[in-house]
Amino acid sequence: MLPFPSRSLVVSCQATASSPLRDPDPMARMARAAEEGGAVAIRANGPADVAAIARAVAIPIIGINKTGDPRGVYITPTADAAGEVVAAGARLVAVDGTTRPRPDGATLAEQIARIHDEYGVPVMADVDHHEAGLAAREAGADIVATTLSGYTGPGPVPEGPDLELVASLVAALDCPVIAEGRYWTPEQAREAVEAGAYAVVVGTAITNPGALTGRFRRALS
Ligand SMILES: CC(=O)N[C@H](C=O)[C@@H](O)[C@H](O)[C@H](O)COP(=O)(O)O
Repeated sequence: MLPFPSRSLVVSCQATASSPLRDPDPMARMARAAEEGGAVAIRANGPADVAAIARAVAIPIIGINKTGDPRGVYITPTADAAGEVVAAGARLVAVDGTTRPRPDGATLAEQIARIHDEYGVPVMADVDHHEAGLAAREAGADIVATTLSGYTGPGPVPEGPDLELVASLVAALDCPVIAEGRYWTPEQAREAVEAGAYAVVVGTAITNPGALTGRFRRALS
């Protein structure tokens, strides 16, 4: 059902508003480099980046559309936001799959149903907890991803990935589980597929040279 094989790598090509790489062309070049390196799909944010990347690569794009307040539901918070990235060339859409209230008052099930009916693409639910993963699947998600683990609580964001959440979702769900969030090393990515993840999405560790530079700098101070 997914347009890429299991045990494979998806590369997230995103840049924040303040990044020198914040432009569709650098993101498209990143995506081409990732494709050359063997990525099976690209995760990308916003219609402009998705359109540029779709022109640059042959592999499918998981589109997201970050809108609104990053402290709340902001990864593709509405069906309309999903439609914009599908129109730009995304073959799948990832949406916030947490149980937090959505900005337009829709339920996750309503959002997913509209995406299926109106745009005809599979939906990946980015969740933060085990229960949210179960609820997202119940709500119709085709894929569940661990993307938001560590980002919705009051505490600091952990350093490493949430492999326990990968394993618990794999054990409980009848759909592909994608590991995403703070995968820094190939070993961690392999652990995720060994825990049953269908694929691993890596962003910062491959496509964010500013963050990588900071990591090395901090290690030296
Ligand atoms: C929490 C949130 O907003 N995550 C975003 C989701 O698209 C991106 O900022 C991440 O870079 C992406 O999930 C990949 O993760 P990492 O960059 O850790 O490999």
